[in-house]
Order: sequence, then structure tokens, then C-alpha cells
Amino acid sequence: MRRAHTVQQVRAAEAVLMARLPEGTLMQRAAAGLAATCARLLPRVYGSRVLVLAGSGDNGGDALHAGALLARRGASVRAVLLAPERVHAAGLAALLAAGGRVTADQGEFGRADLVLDGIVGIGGRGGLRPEAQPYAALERRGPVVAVDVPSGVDPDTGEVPGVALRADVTVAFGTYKPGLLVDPGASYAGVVHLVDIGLTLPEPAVQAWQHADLAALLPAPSAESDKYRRGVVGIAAGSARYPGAAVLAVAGALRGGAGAVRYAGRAAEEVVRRFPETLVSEGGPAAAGRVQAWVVGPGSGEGAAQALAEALASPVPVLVDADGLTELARTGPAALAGRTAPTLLTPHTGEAARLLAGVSGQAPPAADDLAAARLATARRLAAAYRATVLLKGSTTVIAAPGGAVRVNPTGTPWLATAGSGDVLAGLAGSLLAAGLDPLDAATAAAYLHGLAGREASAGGVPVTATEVARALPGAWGAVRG
Ligand SMILES: NC(=O)C1=CN([C@@H]2O[C@H](COP(=O)(O)OP(=O)(O)OC[C@H]3O[C@@H](n4cnc5c(N)ncnc54)[C@H](OP(=O)(O)O)[C@@H]3O)[C@@H](O)[C@H]2O)[C@@H](O)CC1
Ligand SMILES: [K+]
Repeated sequence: MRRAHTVQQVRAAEAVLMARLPEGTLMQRAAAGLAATCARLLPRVYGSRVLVLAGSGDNGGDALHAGALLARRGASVRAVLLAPERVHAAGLAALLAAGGRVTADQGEFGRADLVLDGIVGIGGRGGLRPEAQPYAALERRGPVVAVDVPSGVDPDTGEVPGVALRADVTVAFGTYKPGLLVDPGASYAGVVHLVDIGLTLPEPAVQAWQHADLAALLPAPSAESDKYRRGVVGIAAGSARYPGAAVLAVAGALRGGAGAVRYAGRAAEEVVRRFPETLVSEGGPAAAGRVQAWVVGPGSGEGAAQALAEALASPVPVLVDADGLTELARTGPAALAGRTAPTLLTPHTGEAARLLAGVSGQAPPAADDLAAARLATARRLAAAYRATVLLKGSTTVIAAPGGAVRVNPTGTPWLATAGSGDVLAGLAGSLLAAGLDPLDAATAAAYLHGLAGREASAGGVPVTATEVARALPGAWGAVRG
């Protein structure tokens, strides 16, 4: 699992350690780790040209100290001081003593074999300031290594409020920052290396799961399991107009670990033709047999309101997607007030905008603005609806009403294809029916769906939602190892 901590959490941990250690120890640890990573990136340190971009804080100090270490190994190190009057004095002294030099020549950026971005770290607010902005647009020859955080990326949220400097590698001290895991910030970070500087950290604000975390969680039938004990998932999706959504949601559900899939809706004939193993009925959720979780909304069309009301009235977990979300946005959180079991909402940013309008009673915010602030958006929705929210997009973010947040590290832009969300909804519902809580079910579903999407699009080929569903067993296998 990758763990990310907020600036406040890092500062608190740093304060505890600084009280015990001689001054400067943490910065020396950080600089040593940074220089070691740079040395690995360079074909050879001796004779390499290194440019340090140094801002006014300790982030600049780290970069200058690392520059000094590289200069001692024979690199030719130049430093641009973006705020010369407030430069980290000890860092600059170390660099000069090691043979490094100060320059004001922006052309050094393009000539450098490696650039260290020490403009701003966890103390940064807002985008790059005017003096640093030109570097974001300049041609580069060697890799840009961000010190702790790419400058211009908000460390706590991943938001990029202005111009930011894109890194090839980010060397993060002590822990990931949420902004390194959540887009758009994550897309500026490149490959992230962690350097342990000895911080003792609390529970992370944000987690990103990996194969092993998921393997421990995925349902596995035991010898005594029968199909009912493994869970039955109900799918209320599709309509005469959109039968495909029903077929795709069922395709996802059949590969989600539940023992059986019960379909309730107008596309029963199409579903059973494609998947004869499905239990089908033509009415709504209320008239269908027992299930352990409902999925309601994909392609439901005009039937969405009735299907949603019936599913929400049931005492089992309910996943609301697509047309179900549009319907839910009309009533707002009040529709969930009487629920005795958890609810999982799976909006894309357009649906998230409608859901937020359902809370505020005002016009929906712009979906692009929500995509730019996805962590805050998922948290807001989870708090307002008291439901777990899986916000789909370039980084899928999952927020629980209690405050836990996970971000999904798998996925591919190829997954932005028609019907892909229907497969995800069925899959997540199936995991809910198998007994996972909504946070875990959403985490596992996003992860497997993302892996399946990658597998199906391997080699850079477009995928269909049907192929993503077909690739799900392979994703399970990869996770189980
Ligand atoms: N925590 C730890 O455990 C350890 C932390 N360490 C390191 O310390 C870093 C944090 O250092 P920090 O606190 O000095 O803040 P930092 O990020 O250098 O920036 C603050 C300065 O930048 C300025 N500034 C603000 N916004 C700006 C912008 N957009 N563009 C330009 N400038 C901007 C602001 O000035 P002002 O707003 O007053 O002009 C202020 O002077 C951390 O990321 C890590 O690298 C390691 O050494 C060891 C262990
Ligand atoms: K930086």
C-alpha cells in the first residue's frame, strides 16, 4: 500500500523528530537520498551538468545540499536562485564550497543533463510565481527531478492552480503526499521515489492499494460455500431502449465474486440470451427475489426513478450509477435519509456536478472544475450524501463518509469508452453482495477494472466494454498472483 500524508501530518511528525536530532540532520538525510537518486539517473556523475532551481524555503535547501553532494562527485553544478535575498544560506554555502556556482542564465536549463526542482515543496501555495514560470515551457535535455513535490502542485490535493513544473521523477521525503497520487498533480510527478528520513507517521490521509492489499480482501469461496452464501447481486439496469447497459452490468457482476446474479428489468430477454446463468425477472427490485446488494441505474432510462426508489427501500447495500444518480440528484441526500444499509455512488464528474446541485439547490458546477479538484469533490459528496463515493476519472478517487480516502492506481485512458462504467458498476455491486464493505468493494472494483482495461488495451489498442469484462478474470489472477 502506498500511504500519503497531508502537509500538516508531515510537519507534526517532523517537529517530533527535529526536537530529538541535531539541527540540519533531516535536511542532510533528505539531500543524501535526493543525490543518490540523481546519481542513479545520470549515466555518470563525473562531468555531468546539473542545474539546481532553488526557491526561498527548505525545499531549495534540500536541492542546494544535494547539488553540493553531486558537485563533490565531479558534477558541474549551477544554481538559479529564484529569490536570491532569501536563499537557504547553509545550502548555498555548501554548494559553493563544493565548487558549484550561481547562474542567472535560463539557457542552462536546456543544457543540463539533470535539473533539480527545489523551487517550492510542502510550503508552496498557488502555482509557480512569474520568475519560475518560464522553466515550465523550456525544452529540456535531461530529466527534471522534483524535490518532494513538483513545484506548482498543491501537495494536499493534487490541484494545479496555475503553472507547474512537470517532473520525470519526484523524490518524496518520508511519505507520499496526496498530490502525488491524485491527478492532475500526479501527472506532473512522474515516477515517485520515497526516501526514508525517519519520520513516525500517523494513519495516512489517503491510501493507494497495491496487488497484495487487494489479494487479502478479494472473496474466495470455501468448501462450504453455496451460491447463496457467496452472495446474490441484483442488477436493476437497462431498458427497452438501452438493453446493452443491462448486459454489460451483468457481465461485470458475473465476474465480481458473488455466487449468483439476479437481473430485474426490461432487458431480461437480452440478458439471458447472452448470459444464461443469470436469474431474470421483468419487474423492478421490489418484485425480484432476495439479494445481498442492488446495483441500480445503468441505462435505466425512464424506469430509473421507480427502480431507484425500490432499491433504496431495501435493507441491503445499494450501488447507484448513471441514470440512478441523475434521479438521486433530483431529490438530493434526503432520498438516502431512511436507509439502514450503506449506499455507494459511482459518478463521473458530470454526474457529480448534478449531485452537488442536488445538495445546494443551485446550478451544477462545471464538471471540469470538479475534475481539477477531485479529492475535494469526492469528499464533499461523501459527506453530503453520507454515502461512499467512487468518483470516476483520470484518477478514480473513493471517499467514505467517515473521511477515509483511497485513490486507484490502475486504469488507462482507454477505459473512457461507452459501457465501461456499466461493467464497473456490476463488478462493484457483486463485491458488495459478496460481503465487502462499500469502501473495499469500490476500491477492489476500480482496481480490477483498471487492470482489466490495461490488459485489454495492451499494446495501445482501443478496447470495448465487453472486452474489459472479459479481461476481469485475468485481472483477478494477476492480483492473486
Ligand atoms: N517536513 C520534513 O520532514 C522535511 C522537509 N524538508 C524539506 O522542506 C520542505 C518544506 O520547506 P519549507 O517549509 O521551508 O517550505 P518550501 O516548500 O520550501 O516553500 C516555502 C517557501 O516558498 C515560498 N513560496 C510559497 N509558495 C510559493 C510559490 N508558489 N512559488 C514560489 N515560492 C513560494 C514561501 O515564501 P513566501 O510565500 O513568503 O514568499 C516560502 O519561503 C519540504 O518540501 C522538503 O523539501 C526536508 O528538508 C527535511 C524534512
Ligand atoms: K519542488
